[in-house]
Amino acid sequence: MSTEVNTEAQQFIETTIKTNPVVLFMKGTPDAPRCGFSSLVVQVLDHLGVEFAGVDVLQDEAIRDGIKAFTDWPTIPQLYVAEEFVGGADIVREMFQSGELKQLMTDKGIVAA
Ligand SMILES: N[C@@H](CCC(=O)N[C@@H](CS)C(=O)NCC(=O)O)C(=O)O
Repeated sequence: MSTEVNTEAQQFIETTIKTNPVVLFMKGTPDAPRCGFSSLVVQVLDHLGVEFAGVDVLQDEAIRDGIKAFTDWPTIPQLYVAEEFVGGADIVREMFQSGELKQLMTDKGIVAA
């Protein structure tokens, strides 16, 4: 795995996060996740009625490595809300169970209260 920063990938990541209120960097697509962790986050977002952009890191190694470097987080999935990193599957599950994720989505105006 290269540790070099791929500028094109970094720019794609930054633009995607800036132009979409909710972004999930995941394995597979929202309709066909290819990892249980990614699938869990998709299910949570769908359950909350959150529209989101899914980025399939399996389509591009530079984005797969790039998002880990960008966030300084070692794994996929990675959820961004309003340009801020929220967490991976474990954090999303915990925040969903506590109600914190729904609160975040309503605070940011992404879903109605
Ligand atoms: N505990 C992690 C689980 C995610 C995880 O372990 N992801 C692995 C397998 S999908 C991963 O991204 N490995 C590095 C890679 O595949 O590039 C979470 O909360 O999201």
